[in-house]
Amino acid sequence: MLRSSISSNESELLDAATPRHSLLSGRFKQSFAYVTLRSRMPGIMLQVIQTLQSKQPELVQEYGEEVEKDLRVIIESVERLKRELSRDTQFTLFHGNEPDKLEWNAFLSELPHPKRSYFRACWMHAECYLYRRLYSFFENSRLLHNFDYFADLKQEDLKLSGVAMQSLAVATRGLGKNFESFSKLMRINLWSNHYEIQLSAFSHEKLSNYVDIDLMAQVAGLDKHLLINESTLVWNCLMKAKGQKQIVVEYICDNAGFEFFTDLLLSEYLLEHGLATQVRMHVKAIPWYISDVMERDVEWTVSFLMQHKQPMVSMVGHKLARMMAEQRLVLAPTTHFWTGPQPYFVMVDCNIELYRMFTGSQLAIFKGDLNYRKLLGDYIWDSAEEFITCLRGFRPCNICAMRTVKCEVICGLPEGVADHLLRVDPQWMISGNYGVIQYTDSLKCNCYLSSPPSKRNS
Ligand SMILES: O=P(O)(O)OC[C@H]1O[C@](O)(CO)[C@@H](O)[C@@H]1O
Repeated sequence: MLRSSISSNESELLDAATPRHSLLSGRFKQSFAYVTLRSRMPGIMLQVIQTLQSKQPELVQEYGEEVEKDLRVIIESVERLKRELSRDTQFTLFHGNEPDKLEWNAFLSELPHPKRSYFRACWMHAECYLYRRLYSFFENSRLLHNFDYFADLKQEDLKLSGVAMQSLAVATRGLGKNFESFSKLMRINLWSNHYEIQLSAFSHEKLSNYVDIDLMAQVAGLDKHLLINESTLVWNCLMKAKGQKQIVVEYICDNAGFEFFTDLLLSEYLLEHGLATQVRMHVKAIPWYISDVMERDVEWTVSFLMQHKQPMVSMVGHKLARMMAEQRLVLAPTTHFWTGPQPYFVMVDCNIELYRMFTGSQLAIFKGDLNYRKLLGDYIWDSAEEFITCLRGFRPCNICAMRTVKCEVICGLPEGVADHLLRVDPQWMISGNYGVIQYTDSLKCNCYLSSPPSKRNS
């Protein structure tokens, strides 16, 4: 079905890898974007349908039989969306109760016509649009407008990570305020982005013997695959703020589950050692890319940790809850900016409040591959291009990006490294086996923030 429907347009897709200096797109049939749109996304939609079917009895119990009608309509809508994707139809506008529909519709309407369908659009636009459409079916239902169809997967990931959490909880107690400990924690945190949900291939048995952070960092085995490690610059940036009354770190989260646990440990470390006076976590407003953290996942995680049978894990949970009660670890106000289709360099124009919030902070840590794609605009830069250039002016504060490499977007590598990797490990850009920790200083001057937009463009 998919084959024949795509093949009607197939002649317009190119049997090529994504060329340099272009946006990622399903148009390039040898790209990971194509594979994702052709088979991974339909698989995810099928998984949503199966989740709904298997949860039906539970939902009927909770909402009564009326929910069956919602379920029928939603399942039909997901199936329709799947067909639209396979036929590479044009994106349609949002017409329901979506709180961000104006922004989305403005964005969609401004897309050039040839770039307004799934396989022709920039991959980031098409993928974000699919996740956004999925949730709109629930938002517009009668009873399921708050339903998170990915919640079980996220919770399962944490439940399965008991041994790793226990080891990490022990290994991170009593860490000193020094670069070595900070850097190890950063690397463990980066590694957790590799082993997110569905990639949890790492061996818990191995970890169970290691309650020492040095060994854990080695188990992570990332060092040999850490292509760029600018954690010294991140450390220096935090050191520079020493003595300031307020040191805010913005933490733009990625996945829930075990990855989020390591985010919390890093936040705890920053707060405990006065490297930050406040860590502000930015989470997603709607179910996103399967495993992304939402506000309710934060609440669920902290309470899960508190009730954990391993005393050390439970102690960490209580400590985090205290930090939250003291407003040292806080959630940023919900915004749909993170679940929009836009690259981050447009933040100053589309969400000035958020941009202003960042300008008052010492550091923003962007976690994960999708955040990286949005920082770089889902664009194939020269692999040796400087990080600062690729941000295209998005420097409201000092910025750190930490991700394992899961798509063809990268920058800041020494000349020749990307070519070498391609020769020795052709899958290196999508395997998640390689990682980067990159950093750049903020723009020194934010004076243009106070001038009207027309002046900014002139
Ligand atoms: O959770 P992360 O690290 O943002 O990864 C999500 C990424 O993974 C992918 O599914 C590619 O594997 C992309 O869609 C996206 O960039």
